[in-house]
Amino acid sequence: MTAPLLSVRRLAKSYATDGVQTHVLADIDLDLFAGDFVAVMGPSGSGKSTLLYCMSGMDAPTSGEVRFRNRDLAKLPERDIAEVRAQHFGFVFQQANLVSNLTLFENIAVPGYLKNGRSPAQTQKVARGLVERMGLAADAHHLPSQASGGQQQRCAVARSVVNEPDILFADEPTGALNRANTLEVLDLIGGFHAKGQTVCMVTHDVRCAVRATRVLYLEDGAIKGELALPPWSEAVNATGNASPKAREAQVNAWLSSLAW
Ligand SMILES: Nc1ncnc2c1ncn2[C@@H]1O[C@H](COP(=O)(O)OP(=O)(O)OP(=O)(O)O)[C@@H](O)[C@H]1O
Repeated sequence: MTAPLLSVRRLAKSYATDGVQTHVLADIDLDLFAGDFVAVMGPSGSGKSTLLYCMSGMDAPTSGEVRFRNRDLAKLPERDIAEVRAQHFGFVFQQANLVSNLTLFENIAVPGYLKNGRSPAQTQKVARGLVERMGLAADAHHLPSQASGGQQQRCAVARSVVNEPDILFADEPTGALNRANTLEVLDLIGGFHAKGQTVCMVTHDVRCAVRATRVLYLEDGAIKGELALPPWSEAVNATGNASPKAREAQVNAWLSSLAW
């Protein structure tokens, strides 16, 4: 059997605020395999973002293991975790958080210079390719303040993959976008997945979750269910009842069965 890219075992996370202990995640077991597109759903406050942050080494679990390529992130010194994040993980958040005094092109290219084993010229080539793919070619010389919200988020998606990460972590990547921009960003992330990118995305939106191949339902800090879906491309191309609408209905029915 194929080894997981990332594996979570007995993960727990709690916070102490004003002397009060809040248990956010308890006893989470999860394997992420190369090529997976995992959507994490669940009510507000159920611990979705906390799980994503612990899985991606942005936050440390209180107990348990997060193994990336069989290295326990919790046991690595911060310098090595930073290296794993920079070389192997990509991140997209609800807000684009672009560097305001860099152009869109520079926002994409600059983090790319950190990639090991790649020359600046190669990085610029990758960044130019992403600019084209994101539909940003005409605006790549603009500052973020001169770009629309949708353009900024497409730039953030490009930045997240400039280092060709093993795993793309996305926390509500379309949460601040209108419908048209949401679909564009989903198509871009879905396009990367179709080419083999592993994705782990937190979302409230069923339109986003239907792009995944695995939908997890988190409640009160525990995984309450998982729905497996065939790749999105099959749902789009197939005739009969495997249409995107049918898929949304399937995910909605599954969520209803879990009292969503
Ligand atoms: N740094 C922190 N200190 C204290 N409590 C925290 C911290 N971060 C998160 N929490 C608490 O952990 C719980 C889960 O938060 P989290 O953001 O993971 O939930 P979520 O499912 O992503 O919620 P939402 O859908 O609203 O974004 C919440 O009760 C939150 O208040």
